[in-house]
Amino acid sequence: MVGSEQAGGTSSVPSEAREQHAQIAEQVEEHRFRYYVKDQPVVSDAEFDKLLRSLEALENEYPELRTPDSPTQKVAGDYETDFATVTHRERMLSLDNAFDDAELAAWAQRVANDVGTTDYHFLCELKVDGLAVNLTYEKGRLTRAATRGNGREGEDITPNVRTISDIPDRLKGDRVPDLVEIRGEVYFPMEKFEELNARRLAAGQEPYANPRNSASGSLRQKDPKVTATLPLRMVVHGIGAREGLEITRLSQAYDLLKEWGMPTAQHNKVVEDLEGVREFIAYFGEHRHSVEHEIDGVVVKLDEIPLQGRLGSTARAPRWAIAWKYPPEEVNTKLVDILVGVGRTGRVTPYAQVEPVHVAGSEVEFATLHNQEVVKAKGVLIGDTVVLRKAGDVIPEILGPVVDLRDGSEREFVMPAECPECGTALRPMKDGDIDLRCPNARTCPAQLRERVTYLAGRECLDIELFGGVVAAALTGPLEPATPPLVDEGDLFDLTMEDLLPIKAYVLDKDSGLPKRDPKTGEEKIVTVFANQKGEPKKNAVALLENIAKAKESPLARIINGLSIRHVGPVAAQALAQQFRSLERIEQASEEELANTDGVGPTIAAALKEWFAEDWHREILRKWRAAGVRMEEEGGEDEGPRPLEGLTVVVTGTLEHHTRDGAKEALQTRGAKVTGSVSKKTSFVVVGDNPGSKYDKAMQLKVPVLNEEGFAVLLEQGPEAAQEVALPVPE
Ligand SMILES: NC(=O)c1ccc[n+]([C@@H]2O[C@H](COP(=O)([O-])OP(=O)(O)OC[C@H]3O[C@@H](n4cnc5c(N)ncnc54)[C@H](O)[C@@H]3O)[C@@H](O)[C@H]2O)c1
Ligand SMILES: [Zn+2]
Repeated sequence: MVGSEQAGGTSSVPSEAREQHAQIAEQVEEHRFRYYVKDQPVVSDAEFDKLLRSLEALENEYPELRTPDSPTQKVAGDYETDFATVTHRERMLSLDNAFDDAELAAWAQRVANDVGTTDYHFLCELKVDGLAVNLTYEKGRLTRAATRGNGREGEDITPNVRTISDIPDRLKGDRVPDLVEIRGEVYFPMEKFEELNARRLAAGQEPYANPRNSASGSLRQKDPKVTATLPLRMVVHGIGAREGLEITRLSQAYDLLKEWGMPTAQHNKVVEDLEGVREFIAYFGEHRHSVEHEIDGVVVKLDEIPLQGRLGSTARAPRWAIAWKYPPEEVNTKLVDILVGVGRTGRVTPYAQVEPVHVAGSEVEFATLHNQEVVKAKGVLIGDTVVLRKAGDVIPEILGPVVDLRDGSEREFVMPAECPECGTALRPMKDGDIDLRCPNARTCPAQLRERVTYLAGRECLDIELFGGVVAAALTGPLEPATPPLVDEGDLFDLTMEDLLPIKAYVLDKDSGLPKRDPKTGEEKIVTVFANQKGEPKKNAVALLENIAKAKESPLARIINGLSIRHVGPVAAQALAQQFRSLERIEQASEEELANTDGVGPTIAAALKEWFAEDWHREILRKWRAAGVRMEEEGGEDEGPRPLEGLTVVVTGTLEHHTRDGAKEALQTRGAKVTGSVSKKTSFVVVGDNPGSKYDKAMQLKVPVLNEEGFAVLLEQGPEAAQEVALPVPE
């Protein structure tokens, strides 16, 4: 043993472990300071949690390191700030975390062991991602508001809290106690976040990295007048010291608080057992984004207040509660570059290339930035560390920069003046448009490639094997010099002779960028449709067959595939239904078009403009010559429309139909398909995981059809479908 490091000299902790512990503890403290006081953390919550966990792991191995002043043993927030210090009447604690089911079950087991009865309930709450406040009401009046601080003492933010409209100055009703501390979370609404950063930048202030930091920063303003201008909200999640108030269940306390006018949570649920807790966790794991505020987990509490007392608390957290953490949706990464892409209608959009990171179940390398104004509003610079968010199925986005990590090498993004693919000068379509466009619709390689990809895609001709990579090979190959497709016109005239000589870069499916040989760094090139002997690959043969099949596509899909501005699947369907042939659409007057249900003047003008271009009409001429059916079956006289006059909503996942397929089946039979349920809705068709539209239908007593009922509607009509509608619960 080397010397005596501690009184007694019996320390069994190796000095490396001791050093490591000290080092991590210091880092944790530093991060906490940045997070709680400066509102400018430099690492993501997940990274921070990992660091704290590694400290805990060390302490598990060497319990001697777990001294009372270790960061694992304290409520974080013991810092001097500009605010006066106030003492909470009852301590405000942190929460222990469960990151997996085993940890949750272990907690439930400890509760079962220690609570001394089998008669108890779990109260499940959402874990709001904001900052904790303690509100003291005396004789029903708000007398003090404070941050959590170190749990015993917090910052006095009374004037700031008074500006939050969710928080009443006076409790309503005549049953208010002499004294009560009400705890809750103040948060900043995600949808207002970008606006806030834009405002701060305009005022020469630094942008916030994410809404959580902006909630804390907004509330802890030295000047409460500033706080008053910010859209802060609050949700109640606890109760502290009280006088003249007898309560036995926390859930009942919330009911009282609600009566008094406090903003209580809308999604709390009392459950019987751990199974119920698991269901709650699973449900909100799925519906995380249908909640009014950001959540980062679920807090499970023992509902019986006397039993909470029996279990007690550690210095840091109550034993009667646990926080389940969902996988993080925010990570920090480096903004490598901001590139611009050109869409099928020529719209030029900047997007972010970031250092690849794993978030919400996938690897992310690109994030949308919408337009140059958005880049400015977010305040991000190329080279910044940024907070990247991927929420559910939504495309990843960049929230904001981590300003404290800047080293001066970052540079501002400049929107290019010319199209990155064809060099044409970019301009707005009309005065006042934010979006810039490449006006070279016909020969801009990007626009052609994107149009062809869309035309072949799922919503249009649905040509199997024909994706972005094939579209790129056909419109912009390395060889031959003249591509087989100079516009969409020759699509149906493609032959194997056209395909065989095509050489192209191997493109990455996700990024669309050429793949490189890992050794030489050179871009990989392939003969796309021919094998080594120069014979057609199997896929090439199939591709031509699939293209031929697409000549029979329904008219609406063909119209949609023309990439006419403002004409999407819905307008295309309306046009097909009304005019039943492309020729008649071309011949229709602008007025006739504008008067068509679901079309209107903007689309009518766009149609006229489109048909005025020679090369557009040439596309149609070539397609007609190639035998593409550009009429609806039945010609002049409309086919049978048994569902005429019905309005139908489709929601959830159907087994035998895609969402578009179901829509199409309804529309070709004359039904109108809409997105929201109202009293005028005739039927709501529900698949798996239907969500709120189903609830709405039940509420309004609109007949609901499952997939079998849907088949009945299509085959036998509305009366038969009424018979098989799902029962409405009373
Ligand atoms: N990125 C960083 O540098 C950094 C630094 C420090 C802390 N953090 C993050 O802060 C969090 C840790 O902070 P913590 O100690 O406040 O603990 P915590 O957030 O894990 O849990 C305690 C807090 O949860 C809040 N809460 C939200 N909903 C609640 C509900 N329904 N019931 C009860 N409480 C509810 C309360 O404010 C309470 O104080 C972690 O998410 C951590 O990653 C990040
Ligand atoms: Zn261009």
